[in-house]
Amino acid sequence: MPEKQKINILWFGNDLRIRDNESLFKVMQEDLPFLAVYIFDESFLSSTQFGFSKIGKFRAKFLLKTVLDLENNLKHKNIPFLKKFGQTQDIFKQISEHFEVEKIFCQREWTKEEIELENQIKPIFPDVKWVKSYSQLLLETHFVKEKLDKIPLLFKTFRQKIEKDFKIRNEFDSEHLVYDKSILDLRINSDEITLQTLGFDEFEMHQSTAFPYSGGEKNGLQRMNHYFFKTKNLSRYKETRNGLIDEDYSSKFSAWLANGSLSAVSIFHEIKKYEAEFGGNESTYWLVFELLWRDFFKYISMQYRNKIFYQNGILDRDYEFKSDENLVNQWINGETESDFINANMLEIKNTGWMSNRGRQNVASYFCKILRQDWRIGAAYFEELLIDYDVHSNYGNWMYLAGVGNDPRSRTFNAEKQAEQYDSDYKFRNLWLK
Ligand SMILES: Cc1cc2nc3c(=O)[nH]c(=O)nc-3n(C[C@H](O)[C@H](O)[C@H](O)COP(=O)(O)OP(=O)(O)OC[C@H]3O[C@@H](n4cnc5c(N)ncnc54)[C@H](O)[C@@H]3O)c2cc1C
Repeated sequence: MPEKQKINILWFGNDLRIRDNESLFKVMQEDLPFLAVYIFDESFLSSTQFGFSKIGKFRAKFLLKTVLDLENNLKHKNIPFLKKFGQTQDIFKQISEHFEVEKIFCQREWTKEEIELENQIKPIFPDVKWVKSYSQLLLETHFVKEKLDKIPLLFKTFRQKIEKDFKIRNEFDSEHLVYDKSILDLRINSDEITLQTLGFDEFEMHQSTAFPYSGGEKNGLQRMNHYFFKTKNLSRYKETRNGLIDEDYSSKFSAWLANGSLSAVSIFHEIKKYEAEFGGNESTYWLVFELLWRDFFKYISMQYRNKIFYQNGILDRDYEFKSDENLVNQWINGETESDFINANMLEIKNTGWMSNRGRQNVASYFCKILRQDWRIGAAYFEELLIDYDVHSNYGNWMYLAGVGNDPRSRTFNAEKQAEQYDSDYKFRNLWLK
């Protein structure tokens, strides 16, 4: 039997970019050639414990475009790329039949399903060295550990400690490295993957969506350039971020951040460039402040692990939740007693998008007024949101349910919120017509 070629693997997950990609940077430094792999795992098509899908059509479409863009970028660099649909362990088994794999480079994950997936692969490569990077974070873990023994319950404490001698790493220059190695005989073909493969029909985006974008690093970088340098909307961010209609009230970076086609570190450095050119103000600071919220929820889930999925949350707080299918369906279909809640729920149902103001209100209403199990609402968001991110979604839901990082457990008053943020009924008229 001919000897198998020795290679490394670059296993893409939620780090679907070539700019500031630590794993790509590191695998490029190796002597061995490498194979880049992305797998649409079949478990995508299964349901969560509350009967919702793990991924809905909006995020699926965004993800397909993202992977296509990555494929093009890798092609330009002559990096061999395998795009597959199936069970991750089967595909890795196939690779192991053809190659001797020395190292696997990937993003570090710490949530339940991602760890389970990794554990299925480990027996296939018992001798492989895993090289993992925390590339989803803005703050480096050693910097956070220096500042804090433990992640505090309150964001305010976290932020204040972090902001003293605030340091963010430089970007990894993965984008400009030249690749000059080759895989001799790949013998495994990529799959043609469409929305149908993932179980959905083709569809057009809703004309009133506030998020009319396609996936992919190129589009994410374009959006950043538009929001910062072309329109200077960044200088107005703090005043506009509670908006409900149209594209520019907030950055809309979340979907690219969630699947890693934009890096939080790159965004940070672009903000600094912008401030150097046009001056900083409360708004430019506030976008960094929001990126810190994102990191905060990631560090919270790192500390509390599976507790972020428990009904009593990280506070272990006993909470009486009901589970009434009719009430849940009324909430989903925009048929509650509040027109503001209904408009927001119709927005997400039709577009996969909802503003931060909307998300806070509908989640609070679900937990505190309808008194339903917050995990049902979180699972619905998991299916629908284009920008679903496990840490931000479960962190924010726990927060609003009163079992997470807001021990005061406040309730939003939807009527007052509607008066304040939609006094002219524009938003409600858009979705309730
Ligand atoms: C119930 C609920 C569920 C949510 N689920 C998600 C989710 O699955 N994925 C997700 O990315 N965000 C989630 N968020 C946070 C927030 O609503 C979105 O990040 C934000 O609306 C995205 O719009 P943007 O990119 O224009 O945000 P901007 O206002 O422009 O903020 C810039 C970035 O900061 C981060 N950010 C802002 N607010 C928050 C926040 N409250 N928590 C964590 N990060 C934040 C995001 O990465 C965002 O892209 C949720 C909020 C609530 C209340």
